[in-house]
Amino acid sequence: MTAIISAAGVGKTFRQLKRESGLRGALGSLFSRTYNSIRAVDGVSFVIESGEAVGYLGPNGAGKSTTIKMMTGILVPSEGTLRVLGREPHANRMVNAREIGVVFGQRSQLWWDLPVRDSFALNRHIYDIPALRFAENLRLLTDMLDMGAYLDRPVRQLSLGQRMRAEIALSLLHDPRILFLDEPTIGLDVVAKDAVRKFLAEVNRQRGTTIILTTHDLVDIEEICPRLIMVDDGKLLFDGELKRLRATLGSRRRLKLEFATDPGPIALSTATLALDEGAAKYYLLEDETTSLIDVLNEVGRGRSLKDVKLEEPDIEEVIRTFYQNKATRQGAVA
Ligand SMILES: Nc1ncnc2c1ncn2[C@@H]1O[C@H](COP(=O)(O)OP(=O)(O)OP(=O)(O)O)[C@@H](O)[C@H]1O
Repeated sequence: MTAIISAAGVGKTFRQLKRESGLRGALGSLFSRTYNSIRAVDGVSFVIESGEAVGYLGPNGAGKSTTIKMMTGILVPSEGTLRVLGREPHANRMVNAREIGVVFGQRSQLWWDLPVRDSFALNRHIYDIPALRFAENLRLLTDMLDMGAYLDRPVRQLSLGQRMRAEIALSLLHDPRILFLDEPTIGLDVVAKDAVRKFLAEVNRQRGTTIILTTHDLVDIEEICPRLIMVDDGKLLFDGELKRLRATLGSRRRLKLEFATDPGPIALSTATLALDEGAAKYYLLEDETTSLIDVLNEVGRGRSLKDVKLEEPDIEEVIRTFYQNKATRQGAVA
């Protein structure tokens, strides 16, 4: 694998004109201008390999969109070194545009009054996509995203879920090597979210397209991105696999043992009893390395065990613990 994106100490500071309220303030700002500095991104460093799917997660105002905008060349970093496909994104916007796809959940790139098909055709000319390649991609994407029924309808008539699928298709028509998505599932209902997630995971797996997405929705990360970058206040807090985050925080897997009849109390060394409902008993596995077989061996045969269910810790709980537990932050950064 090769690095497709690298960020070394990248920062972005916005300058915002400071205005006093009232007439005096308005008059004052005519003569002397003072500015507030907003440190949106604060020295982040990471390397993303070709073919990865990485989720950028953080609370409101954490610096996620600003980082995406720097990687796509819309914004210029105030400091640090940023390389996308070996180039400085803002200095090579035109060249880069041919190799990246961008989807902003909050902003449409489709032509509002034109049928979806026409926006696609316009992109074919903008990106100079060979006719055969375009026809093949259009057919594939229409199929995978189930867009056949609305390709000829104007964008303004589409539901949000339909529009988002069309936005994603538009961004992939020119076979970009990297797809950036800023909140791709925002505002979608459960069914539409599911369709978008499955599609993105497939594009990453089948086409090897590198995917970078920002989200507030933890299920997006769980279903699309094995790797997670967490930010807050512009700073990188965690970079690694979700599995490792769970292990770092010691979140425990939950095991449910269901017996045909109540076998009485069962104490185990491999798991801690959390709840005893007689025939159903719930345990917490303390150790990441404990396997289900270890536990079942300890439970022993002949106890009329009917069903076994092992649940991974809830991702929401893992992230909540992370943000609450500020003391572990520094140690968690790779
Ligand atoms: N053009 C701008 N001018 C001034 N400040 C800005 C600008 N764009 C973003 N900011 C500020 O930079 C900080 C980071 O914003 P950013 O949009 O990157 O956050 P985010 O993590 O994407 O948030 P959200 O989840 O709410 O979209 C915020 O404090 C925001 O107000």
